[in-house]
Amino acid sequence: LYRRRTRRASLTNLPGPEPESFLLGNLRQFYQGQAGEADFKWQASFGHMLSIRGVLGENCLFVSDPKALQHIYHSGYVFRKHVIRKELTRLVAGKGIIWADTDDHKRQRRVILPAFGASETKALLPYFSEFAALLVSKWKEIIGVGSSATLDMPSWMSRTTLDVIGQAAFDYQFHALEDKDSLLRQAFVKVAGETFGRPSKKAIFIQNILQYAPTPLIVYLFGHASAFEQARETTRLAQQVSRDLIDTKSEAFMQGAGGRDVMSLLVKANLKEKNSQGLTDEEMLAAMQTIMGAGHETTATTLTWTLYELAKSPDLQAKLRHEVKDMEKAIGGADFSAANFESMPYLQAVMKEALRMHPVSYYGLREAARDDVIPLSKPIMLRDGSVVKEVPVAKGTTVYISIAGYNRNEDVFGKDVHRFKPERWLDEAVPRKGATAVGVYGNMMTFGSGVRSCGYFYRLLEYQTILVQLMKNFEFSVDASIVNKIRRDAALVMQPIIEGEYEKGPQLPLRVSLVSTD
Ligand code: HEM
Repeated sequence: LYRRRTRRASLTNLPGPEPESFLLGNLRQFYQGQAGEADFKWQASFGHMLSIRGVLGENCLFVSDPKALQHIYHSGYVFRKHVIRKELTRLVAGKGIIWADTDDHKRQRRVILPAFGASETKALLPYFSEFAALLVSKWKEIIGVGSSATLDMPSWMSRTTLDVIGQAAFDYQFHALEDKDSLLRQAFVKVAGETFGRPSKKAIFIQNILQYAPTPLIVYLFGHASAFEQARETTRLAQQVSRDLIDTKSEAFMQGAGGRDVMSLLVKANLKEKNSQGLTDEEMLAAMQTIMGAGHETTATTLTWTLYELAKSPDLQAKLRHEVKDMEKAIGGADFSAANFESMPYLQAVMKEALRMHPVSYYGLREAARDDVIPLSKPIMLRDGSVVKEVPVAKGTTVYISIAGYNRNEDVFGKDVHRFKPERWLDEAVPRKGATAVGVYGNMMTFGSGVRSCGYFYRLLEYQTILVQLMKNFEFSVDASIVNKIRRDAALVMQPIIEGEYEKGPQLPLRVSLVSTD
């Protein structure tokens, strides 16, 4: 412990906030505040490369500098997943692609990612449209003619995207929109908040001090601690559904048959690989669990935040609806294609702005697998007054990646970064020419970067299909009293909650009315 702590001494000279205590350093501010809250404050005071304190005075890097991020994410596995983050992901997604590192990770990615390619995803568009249309008809039933209703967005969006992922990935009907709400969806809804949201000081200390323990002990403790019971229950339910699916479809799977669904493509890809290069049964189960979990709450939450921003800005909403209506006329009322979406600049700008402002996965946690030197976009002044253009890090250094913070870096995204302003993507030519290439989409970090980045094409097409259907049919508004109470809950993923109603889980009620037909 002493050796690990002193090896990180090079960071003490970096600018950064004073620790609140020796035991917790700055971690209470980071883990107990809203998502991005500490990041924005620290960046305003200390810039984009700083040092914060972890437990027992540990020096950690806190990064939102573009060049530093590019280096970290494009150095293969030099900045590997931090042991604590890795073992937490094992709890909710098994020993799958999100957990694996180096060669195991490469192998799993080679089998899984092709199933989410552009042409594979385009074949799934009819499913996206089908469930978007079902959502519209459900809301029309509730609203009735000429009136409006207050609807809770996280619940509706997550039921829609769960139905989509069921059909698109597994050729399986969850019937979540049909009110046959499953135990599995309820578990998915609860898992982030109950497992990771609002940790007590004691929980922050224990989770972080465990990095010094041997991995088998961490695995044992995470596997038995009562705080993680909801995560274990979600895993049990997801694995049960996955096993049932494998049983009922195994015949077709074994013959490499099946439909256009992601799982069939994945099984076919797996059969093609030589034995040692394919997925084991355990990894296949983990892949299903990952796709089920990562595959619906993320997109649902992004849609929720988008609708919230549009509800707060009726003029932006009207502009988007205008573009949607024009396109609808231009294609004679046919279903929108991927090419139609791509030729709608305001839709693209709204989508990018929502992804920039509200990255569901708002931070990453990595550790240096060896000593390294991280380059910076701009020189920084150290506490002793010297100026440096790079920062040496020792093996074992904990690195906080501020995704929320990088997405609001003015050098990359222009002025007013804390404002929802889709126009920046149109008029201000953001991201700036010559900006360091960091993220895979719009140069944002929302989908990560490098060897672990998210295959985003599927997410964007599903998102656009649902958003366009909703804009065509409904107008959204939000009560001022709600706006004041909405919080971006920091629960490993960023969820909307209402202040004072934390125990109810994610909520964001919007007033929904039918679009006038004039
Ligand atoms: C708006 C929606 C989404 C966002 C913002 C998002 C964000 C991310 C981010 C930031 C990462 C990188 C994590 C890291 O660096 O360790 C990631 C990885 C991943 N995402 Fe997504 N995601 C979204 C939707 C989805 C969907 C719909 C699926 C599946 C259907 C999915 C599957 C995955 C997988 C499998 C990985 C792991 C890749 C790897 O480790 O190689 N994501 N996602």
